[in-house]
Amino acid sequence: MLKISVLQMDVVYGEPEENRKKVEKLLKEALKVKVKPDIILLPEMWNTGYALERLSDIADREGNPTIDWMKKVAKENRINIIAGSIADIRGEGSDEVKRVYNTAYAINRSGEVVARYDKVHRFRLMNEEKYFSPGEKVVTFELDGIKCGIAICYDIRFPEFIRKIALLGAQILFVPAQWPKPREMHWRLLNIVRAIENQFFVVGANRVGREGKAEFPGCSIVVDPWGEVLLEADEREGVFEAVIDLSAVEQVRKRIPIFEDRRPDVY
Ligand SMILES: NC(=O)CCC(=O)C(=O)O
Repeated sequence: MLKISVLQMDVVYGEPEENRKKVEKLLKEALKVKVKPDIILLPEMWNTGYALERLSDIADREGNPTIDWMKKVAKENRINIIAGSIADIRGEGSDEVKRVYNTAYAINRSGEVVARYDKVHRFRLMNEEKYFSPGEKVVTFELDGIKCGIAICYDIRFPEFIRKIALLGAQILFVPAQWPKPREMHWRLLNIVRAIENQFFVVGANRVGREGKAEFPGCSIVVDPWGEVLLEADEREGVFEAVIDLSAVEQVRKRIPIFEDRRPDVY
């Protein structure tokens, strides 16, 4: 059994320090329980929001200061953390050699960074292609010996990308997101369908609140490999927990062996 806690939060636009305080509070809440979570997941761009024009001032650099802080929290509390995603600047010098990515980091219980995933599909409706460089790699990693994968928000719309993560052996897919309310139905269905078609767990963390005209519904979600929704959050800020039984992955794959029956030679 594995306990997963999703930190569903509002994001203060362009204020990393404020957002960090918010996460500190939510982490305290997530950790004060009798049975600590095994894995904590945060939403997409949780420390800056989409203050894209100010990223050169407020984004992290090579993951910091966020990642050093998260490493400390992970190690002190012996928990795994998928640190949502953050805007991450890499490289030195002029703008031509500097790159900004929308990046998710995974940190294990020993405080080691075990994965860095740069969002592959940039979402034009939120101007991501103007400000971010695209990631070029599918990333999987292990937490407590469990193979996991990450897709950031819009990435969940690309079944062939998610299938690749499944084919690399992932048993849990983590989806940090800033998914607006007008497409709430897509968010729910895509998380469920990706779980069913890949027969793995999907854990999605969405933000709440407003940014300009955009409204975010929360509705963070945990879906099992049969497509059952184990957790569906409402629109509140808070910690939402689910306990998952990983043996479900094998059970469902035995019951309907899609990975044996698929025909990549035809399609
Ligand atoms: N931040 C995002 O990638 C948003 C994706 C989204 O809203 C969608 O409909 O896709």
